[in-house]
Amino acid sequence: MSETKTQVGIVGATGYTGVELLRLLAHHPFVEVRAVTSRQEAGKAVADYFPSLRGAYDLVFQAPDDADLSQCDVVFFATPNGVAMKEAPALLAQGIKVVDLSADYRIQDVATWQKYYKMEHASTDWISKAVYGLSEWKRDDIAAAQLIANPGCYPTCVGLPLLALLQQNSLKTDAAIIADCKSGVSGAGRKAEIGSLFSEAGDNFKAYGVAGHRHLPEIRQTISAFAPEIAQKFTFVPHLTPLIRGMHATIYVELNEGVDALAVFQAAYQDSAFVDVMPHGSLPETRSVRGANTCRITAYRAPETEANQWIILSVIDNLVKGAAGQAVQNMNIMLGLPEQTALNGMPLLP
Ligand SMILES: NC(=O)C1=CN([C@@H]2O[C@H](COP(=O)(O)OP(=O)(O)OC[C@H]3O[C@@H](n4cnc5c(N)ncnc54)[C@H](OP(=O)(O)O)[C@@H]3O)[C@@H](O)[C@H]2O)C=CC1
Ligand SMILES: CC(=O)N[C@@H](CCC(=O)OP(=O)(O)O)C(=O)O
Repeated sequence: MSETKTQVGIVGATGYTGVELLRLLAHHPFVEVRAVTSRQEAGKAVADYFPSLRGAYDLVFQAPDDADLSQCDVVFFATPNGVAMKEAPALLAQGIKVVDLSADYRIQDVATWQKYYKMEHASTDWISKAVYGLSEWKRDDIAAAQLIANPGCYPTCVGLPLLALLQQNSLKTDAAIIADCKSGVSGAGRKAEIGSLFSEAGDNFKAYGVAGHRHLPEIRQTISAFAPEIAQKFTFVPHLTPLIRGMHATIYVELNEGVDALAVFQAAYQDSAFVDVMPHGSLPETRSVRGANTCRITAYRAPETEANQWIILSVIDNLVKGAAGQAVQNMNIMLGLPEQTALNGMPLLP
């Protein structure tokens, strides 16, 4: 074991975002994964459990209480909501940096969090210290943070284009903002659930969370940071598609007179390696980002409308830019490393 490398732990390493962290970190030149937890697979070798990682790791899953997390410099929580809020504070008290992929520290208003997550928050004092890690918009805060609240997948896919428009005051304040979003089934995690069965989710398409998805207050909070008066104008409907990975957002907005959404995106993201603004007439596809830490966006002026209405298209891989990739990007920024370290893998086609 090299002492010069940053020592990393992953709590919940058998889940979809956990194994994605392992895949991405396998070739990280400045990081060594030292501890991986699973309650159900404790004692099993990573390489036996995930043959895709054979040759990359000589590690065994441990029960969270037995794992060497105190010896780590950075710990990722790739666990269901409600775990990090109980387990992270002890690590934070030891000075360890934490990147939480769950929603435990994303919402600043505790009452709103408790309403949407239907549980009592166990470490409210850490909420205000957490930095919401939409990487492209918080680089300085992330660099100085000890605790990162890694954004949800829909809030990343929708937030990246919207924030560019918000920063430029481009959105009309009296118009609705509507995000029509689709996710692959891996967004629901690896736990056994009837809705995720092949014969339920395959060859099927449906909306869900229409009455109020957990990501609604998260996206509204992002909007509020720039324009509280229009946060309540935002609504979104997620849909489940028979994809494994991938997320697509179609966002309908009305912009102030004369604003060109594509020009705003190009200016906002010209120096961001992971946001690709595609030229006019392009159609971002989920498979063009599969396995990559990239968000591809473009915009169309809505045809034959009088007002300055625009249709924005945004795609990510929910497990990469929507979760583990952005988490590694945030870790790189926290550690003062080049943001792209270990994240330059190309998308998988077909
Ligand atoms: N899937 C996605 O696309 C995205 C997921 N997220 C968020 O990331 C987090 C992880 O998601 P995902 O990987 O999909 O989830 P999974 O259900 O696939 O994996 C959860 C992991 O956590 C472990 N775990 C479960 N309960 C506990 C517990 N009480 N204490 C310690 N470990 C536990 C599980 O292993 P074991 O039970 O063996 O301990 C497993 O390794 C979630 O909060 C999710 O909302 C965020 C963005 C996108
Ligand atoms: C397809 C699917 O079920 N997707 C998940 C999104 C997962 C996620 O990012 O949720 P957290 O905010 O809890 O981390 C969902 O809609 O609940």
